[in-house]
Amino acid sequence: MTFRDDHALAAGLASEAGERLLAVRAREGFADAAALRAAGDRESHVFLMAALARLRPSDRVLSEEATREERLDPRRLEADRVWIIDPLDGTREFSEEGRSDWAVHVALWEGGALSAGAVALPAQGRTLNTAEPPKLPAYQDGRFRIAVSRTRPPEFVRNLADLVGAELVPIGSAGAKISAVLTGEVEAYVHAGGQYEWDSAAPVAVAQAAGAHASRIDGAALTYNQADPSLPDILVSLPELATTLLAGIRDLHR
Ligand SMILES: Nc1ncnc2c1ncn2[C@@H]1O[C@H](COP(=O)(O)O)[C@@H](OP(=O)(O)O)[C@H]1O
Ligand SMILES: [Mg+2]
Repeated sequence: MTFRDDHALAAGLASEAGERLLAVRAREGFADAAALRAAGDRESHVFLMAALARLRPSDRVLSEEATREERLDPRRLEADRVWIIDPLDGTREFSEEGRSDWAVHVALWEGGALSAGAVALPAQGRTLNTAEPPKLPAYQDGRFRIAVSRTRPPEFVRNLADLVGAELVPIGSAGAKISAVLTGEVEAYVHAGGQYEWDSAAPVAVAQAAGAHASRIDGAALTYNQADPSLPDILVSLPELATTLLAGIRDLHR
């Protein structure tokens, strides 16, 4: 693979890692979920690190699957270009037979902002990316679904749904949930209580390129390539719903 364009590179790498993850699933089977999760994390991480080292040797990489020392390496804080990757987001769902809500995240952070990204959804047969951002669905009055974590939904989200008249849709993987906003399966994604830069960087790059709203739940900007990669809460929605959701969240936290 040779890619001069960062958008195409992100899409190509996420898709290729996704193909490899489908092969890992086929090879390992689902009997030992922990072994399948470990094999998936490792294979995708090793592939992406080797590809980025070969194709973008001057760039830094922040990966969920790197060692703690690698993640804390201060050289990325002085770098102009940092790839922020989650080799397998929705690891739990990856190890459950029949589920397609897991993803590969590849994002590029450049000089203070996300500049390119791709989210592969291998079991859905698609890769959303900034090379050709998805066309946001038109907002239809009265249709309001909020995607939440299957296993760790924020405490306030039930009350938020009641307040704004929305239905909750549990989906695994931050990438799969943000993709669901961009493809019209839900209208918003709300999370709080813990998450890291790699969980949201790539899907947020695509969401921003598509014109969706993406922020912290208090409306502040999402910032990446920070010394501490914790980024514990996020709101992504169709732009028409952002004001309502931010006001609702504010009211519930008063
Ligand atoms: N409270 C929390 N603390 C830390 N990470 C969290 C979290 N809630 C969700 N995440 C991470 O966000 C991703 C999406 O989670 P969920 O499917 O529950 O919405 C998962 O990434 P990984 O699968 O890469 O570990 C998960 O680990
Ligand atoms: Mg993740």
